[in-house]
Amino acid sequence: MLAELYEGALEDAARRREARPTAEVERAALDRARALDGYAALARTDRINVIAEVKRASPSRGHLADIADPTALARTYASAGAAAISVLTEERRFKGSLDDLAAVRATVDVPVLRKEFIAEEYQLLEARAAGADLALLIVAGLDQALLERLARFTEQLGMTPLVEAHTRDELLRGLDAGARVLGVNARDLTTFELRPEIFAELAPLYPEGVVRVAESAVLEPAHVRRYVDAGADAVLIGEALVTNGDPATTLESFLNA
Ligand SMILES: O=P(O)(O)OC[C@@H](O)[C@@H](O)c1c[nH]c2ccccc12
Repeated sequence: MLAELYEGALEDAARRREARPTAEVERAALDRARALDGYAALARTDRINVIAEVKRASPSRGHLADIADPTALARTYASAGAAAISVLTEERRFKGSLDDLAAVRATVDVPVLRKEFIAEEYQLLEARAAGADLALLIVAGLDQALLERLARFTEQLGMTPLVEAHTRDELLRGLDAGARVLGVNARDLTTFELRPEIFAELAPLYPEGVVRVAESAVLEPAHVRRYVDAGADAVLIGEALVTNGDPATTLESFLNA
């Protein structure tokens, strides 16, 4: 499944590149105001740093929410106290878009993450051109040389890579690639299985100074508490925020966990 997601994302990127060649996107990326500091936002120790996600659907859960106006949702997240906002831009299975990201960026003043299956520089240029401050790099989808190259390029563009691991080996590879913000995703993207305990298992491997992000599997405040007690600096939450009726109330309950 992961390979299929990357293939689709790269096909879609190739299609966009036909319309908007690399040089043009690069110019747009360099013309952007400097990216916001995603590391600083997620390293804060005076609160629970929630990365709130704009998520319409997923391959494992199917349709989640319509979200006609991602900017309204993003504004709600930001005013409820989200540290950052994640925007799915994958079109096929997650029903997102780069337009969603650009619109969110224009609406809020917290850092914005491009949530995508990124495997080439063009996608990072697009991310910055749309205003992303952080970009997701999934260790399981990239060989080490490519992971390192993309992490470096992300930083060169002024963005912060959020490097995602599912296993001990992947976490160590992420650290080797120089990740300063490193996530452990409780959902294994190859099997879609949820393993909420994996963050606590891997948290002791983080060196000082690397931001610990716990991703997925938060359905109630107790799950946020469990991640924070296990050492999470930040928690990435999608489904629960878009399916529980009022996102502001739900997010506030997580921030007060
Ligand atoms: O909806 P959840 O279980 O709260 O999960 C959010 C986020 O962690 C999840 O969307 C995610 C984490 N890593 C990913 C990589 C690609 C797509 C999606 C993801």
